[in-house]
Amino acid sequence: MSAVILDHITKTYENGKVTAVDDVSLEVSPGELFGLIGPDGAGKTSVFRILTTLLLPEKGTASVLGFDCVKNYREIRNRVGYMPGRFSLYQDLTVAENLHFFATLFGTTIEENYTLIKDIYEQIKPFSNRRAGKLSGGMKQKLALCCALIHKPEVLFLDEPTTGVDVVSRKEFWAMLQQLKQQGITIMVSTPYMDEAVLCERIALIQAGRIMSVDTPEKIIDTFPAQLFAVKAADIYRLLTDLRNDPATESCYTFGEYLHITFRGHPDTNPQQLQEWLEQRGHRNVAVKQIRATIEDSFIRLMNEA
Ligand SMILES: Nc1ncnc2c1ncn2[C@@H]1O[C@H](COP(=O)(O)OP(=O)(O)OP(=O)(O)O)[C@@H](O)[C@H]1O
Repeated sequence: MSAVILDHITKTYENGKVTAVDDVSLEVSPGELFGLIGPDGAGKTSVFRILTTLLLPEKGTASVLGFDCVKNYREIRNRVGYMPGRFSLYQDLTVAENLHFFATLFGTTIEENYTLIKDIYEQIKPFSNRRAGKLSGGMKQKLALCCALIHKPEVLFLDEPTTGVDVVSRKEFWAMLQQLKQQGITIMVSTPYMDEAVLCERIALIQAGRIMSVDTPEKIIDTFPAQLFAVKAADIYRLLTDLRNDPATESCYTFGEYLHITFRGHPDTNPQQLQEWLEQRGHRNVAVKQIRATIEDSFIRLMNEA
């Protein structure tokens, strides 16, 4: 049995004017680390709120651990942990008080489930008397994770847990998720950061409420159907304009200091040819390399196709 099932779920706001989730179906296996990857406004929070029984869908059905998200909401609430995207802690309570509060809410104690949060909590324990509102972003995130885990949930929903957190804390956070996975907890996590997608076992790419692809990150990258080149030159803006205006160009977008480009109907373009062609057009300091697509390239391609 799948741990999480979304079956043709649709959710709209403002009397149907805004479609936040559009006929979404997917399943998450028990013990899986599953990522919902998409930009702001893609519908990630709405999906999480439906699964955590805080929002009713208009169409479709959803279940967690076999319990229906509408009819069996009580069973679900006791069995899942939810870390919402926005700050979920009580700012005026200390670290220890927040944790104690969430434990009490679920009729448990910190001591009872301490082994589960120990590795994470030890990192913030020196600040246990500090008010949550005075913690750094990374520390708030660790405390929020402890609070979401204190009742030993079987499924953990983490909505953009690393948004606004520094790079080091983001890395540490993903290491913590891998450890929690080892303990058998099913984890569904959302993120707008494409580089985090590869840290999940499977991902769903979501845009404008629609799922564009569900698979392992590797398989999604492997299905990128075209040769992809990274190109740069002294005048990157002119390079972008020239390439976008060329009828042979299928797609061209900036990617760090490079442009990523694919061509129509040129299955065997080689980097040398491309470099010469650009130099003939007056570009200087041209560098061209053929590259393997990233999840971000796959996302952009699927989005353009949609
Ligand atoms: N209460 C609401 N009323 C009206 N529109 C809403 C409401 N909540 C969300 N939306 C809209 O629904 C769409 C999906 O929002 P949602 O918050 O689910 O996406 P998200 O991927 O989590 O993005 P974000 O990270 O920005 O929250 C967006 O267009 C958003 O503006």
